[in-house]
Amino acid sequence: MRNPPVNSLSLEFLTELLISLEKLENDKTFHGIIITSDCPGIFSAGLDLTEMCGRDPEHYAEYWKAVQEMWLRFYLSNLVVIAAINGVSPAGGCLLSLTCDYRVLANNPKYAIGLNETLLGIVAPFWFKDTLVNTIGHRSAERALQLGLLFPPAEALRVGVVDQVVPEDQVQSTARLVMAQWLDIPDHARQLTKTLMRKPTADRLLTERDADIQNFVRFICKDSIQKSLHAYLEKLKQKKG
Ligand SMILES: CC/C=C\C/C=C\C/C=C\C/C=C/C(=O)SCCNC(=O)CCNC(=O)[C@H](O)C(C)(C)COP(=O)(O)OP(=O)(O)OC[C@H]1O[C@@H](n2cnc3c(N)ncnc32)[C@H](O)[C@@H]1OP(=O)(O)O
Repeated sequence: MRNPPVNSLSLEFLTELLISLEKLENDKTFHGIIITSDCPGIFSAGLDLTEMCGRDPEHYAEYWKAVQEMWLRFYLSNLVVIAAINGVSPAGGCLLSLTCDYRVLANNPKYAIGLNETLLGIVAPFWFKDTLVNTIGHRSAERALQLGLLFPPAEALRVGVVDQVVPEDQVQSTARLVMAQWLDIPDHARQLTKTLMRKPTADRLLTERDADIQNFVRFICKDSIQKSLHAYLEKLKQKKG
């Protein structure tokens, strides 16, 4: 991913990601992809706050549809998808990595990962929650979501948010080794098993997709939510000054 400075998942970047995924899926010489970051120290800052702040309802609806699409397409991809997480990964950045089949995280205490939405005064939607529950179990997910926990590497490994923590200079090579292991499995059996495991979760969003967009638009348009997001963005900007 190369969307400096922080790989935020803007509408434009999400569209590019989806086009790239589609191209790779349509090229039958590709069997797997490794998602990693070109922004030093940052895997992805998550959803782009500027897409959710100070815009009109039509824009929010279009943006949310793209976020849903990203989740659905990566979560259900027939390719082996591995995240080589070489930086901090809050909220939507964590969600993107949770759509992958395997997560390798660099062992740097700054590289925290988690669904921290509550800290911003927003609520992780049910399909964010379902993805986390499927990964770390109900009790750990409940605690992590309510407290908006961002796990440093050792904790992330202990709770199961990531599958492996390795020295920073070994993230890419480890992801490639893991890819080789996953590609050794007969593709059709692996793909069908992935579908078996993930389809019920994806189906829930597919059947409630429009209602979920409406909920998001209603929620994000609230004055109180706009105020918190605006204040949060300002705080990020002032950090420098
Ligand atoms: C009932 C429920 C119904 C419906 C559901 C409703 C709502 C749920 C909606 C959404 C779920 C939300 C998911 C998300 O992903 S929200 C985003 C969460 N992300 C974060 O909290 C991370 C914020 N960023 C940071 O903490 C730091 O930037 C970071 C640690 C990533 C990097 O720090 P660094 O010091 O290296 O850079 P900065 O100086 O902080 O940032 C540079 C630059 O980038 C801008 N920035 C940062 N993050 C974002 C972002 N997520 N979106 C947009 N822009 C971002 C930052 O403001 C700086 O800008 P500038 O000053 O102009 O250079």
